[in-house]
Amino acid sequence: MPKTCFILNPIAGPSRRYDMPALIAQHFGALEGNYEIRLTQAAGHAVELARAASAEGFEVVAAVGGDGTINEVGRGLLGTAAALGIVPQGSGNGLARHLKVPLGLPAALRRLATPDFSRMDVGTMNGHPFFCTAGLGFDAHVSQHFALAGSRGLSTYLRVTLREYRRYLPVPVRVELDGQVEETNCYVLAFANASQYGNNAYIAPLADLRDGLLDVCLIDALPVIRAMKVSLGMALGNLPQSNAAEYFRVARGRVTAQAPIGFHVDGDYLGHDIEFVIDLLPMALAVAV
Ligand SMILES: Nc1ncnc2c1ncn2[C@@H]1O[C@H](COP(=O)(O)OP(=O)(O)OP(=O)(O)O)[C@@H](O)[C@H]1O
Repeated sequence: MPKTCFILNPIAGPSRRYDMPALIAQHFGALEGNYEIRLTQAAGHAVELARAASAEGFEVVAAVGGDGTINEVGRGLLGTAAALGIVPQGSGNGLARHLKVPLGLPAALRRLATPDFSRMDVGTMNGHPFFCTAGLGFDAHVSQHFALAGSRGLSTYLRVTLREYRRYLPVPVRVELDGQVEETNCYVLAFANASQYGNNAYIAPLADLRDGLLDVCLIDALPVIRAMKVSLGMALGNLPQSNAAEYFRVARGRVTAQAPIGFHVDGDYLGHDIEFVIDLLPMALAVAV
């Protein structure tokens, strides 16, 4: 069993049904004194906690939460010797699902007790690291409004998505992908390191965490029939085979928008901007899953 520090986000995911410390003790009890649980106190805190845990010599620093918590822990671990572990406790759990981490808690903890160590690519958008997906447009707009909704969970997410769909307009953009230039509209421009947003919504089902490339999904407009095709394609994992979205596979990108456009990394809305630089750090993060 590697020396493991659990970083627990108490607000991630649906309501908590488990006594997490007791459950962790059940599986890591043999490691008495060799594992620790630390709770985040605010957004951003997990970055510091992860960096400190690595400096203290923990071999695995496990994010107990969803993709936002993983993003913070992963950022704290970049450039350190510790590996990212995952105990899926988020609403969507995109990276955990991609990596086939068991979603049930006992199974996830059992797996984390004897993990396989490997490495994965890390994307950056305007310098912000992302591990699962980042994007501009409607998905970021939904993240922004979801954060303001006052409640979390899948039903809130779907309600916000439907409401904002009626209001959202695409923005004209100039997209440069590995030197190829396209003038288009951006309804959604997603950069996927992993295959899904979470909840098995496959925005880029062929994305590979270890290929040194990002899968790019461009949707320039989303009238109702196409929205239905996109939703179905994401659910079935065959969006690239439909004619509802364009796909590219690149190491870097640059986007210039004609008006400020919202962006997210790993599902967290970060703001609006007009210039975006997207890059990839090959195999930059150690993972223990
Ligand atoms: N103690 C805390 N209080 C308030 N917010 C926190 C705290 N700790 C972490 N956060 C923030 O909670 C947000 C949501 O966490 P996370 O993304 O892990 O859960 P989720 O949104 O339910 O799951 P997913 O991203 O998989 O859908 C993160 O953006 C993180 O910054």
